[in-house]
Amino acid sequence: MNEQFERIADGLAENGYAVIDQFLSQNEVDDILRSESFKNAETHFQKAGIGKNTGHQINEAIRGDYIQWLDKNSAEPALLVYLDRLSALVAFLNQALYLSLKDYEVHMTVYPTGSFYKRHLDQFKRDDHRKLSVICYLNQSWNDSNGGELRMYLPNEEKDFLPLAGRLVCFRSDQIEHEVKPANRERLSLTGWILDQHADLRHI
Ligand SMILES: O=C(O)CCC(=O)C(=O)O
Ligand SMILES: [Fe+2]
Repeated sequence: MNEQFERIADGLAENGYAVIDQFLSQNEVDDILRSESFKNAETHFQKAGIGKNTGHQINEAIRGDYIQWLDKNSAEPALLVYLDRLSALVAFLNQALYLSLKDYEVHMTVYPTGSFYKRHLDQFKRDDHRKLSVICYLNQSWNDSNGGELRMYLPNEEKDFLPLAGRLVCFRSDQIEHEVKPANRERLSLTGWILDQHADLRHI
């Protein structure tokens, strides 16, 4: 585990991003997919919006995903496994990179077939507390022909990553523009941000 955390810290320090396979094991992904929380995701999750608070709006032309925020106090065990690992990652990054990250927020995400999220930056203009974006994918037997890549716009190149089960992508929320390409099947993930403030202060 520590070796994965080290690779994340190194990637962030050197390139502003890191991609780690098997951050969640096959069994851990299976347990999450079987959880009550993920049942009927497409019908139970809410349409995701863009912007924050009063600037919040729904815009199909920009993003087409459905989300449900996770609450650490009531999350099912399968999801707590992931949240606890993120807590350990936060502690590790603070030590390794001398950061003062405080907390994280995570939502479960489903992109229905054909939906996408156009090129954007995750940090809000009026709220710069999102420091690192962390996404873990939950899609078994995904291959090139399914599409749904995360495309990162790096200074000198563009890089595409498939949303493979167990893969974690972590990048600087203030620097790396990215987009989600449409897929020909439903695309599931856990999408989160590591914050420099406590998550429970964010909506008051
Ligand atoms: O699912 C992904 O690959 C990226 C999602 C994303 O960019 C976001 O929710 O802000
Ligand atoms: Fe994003």
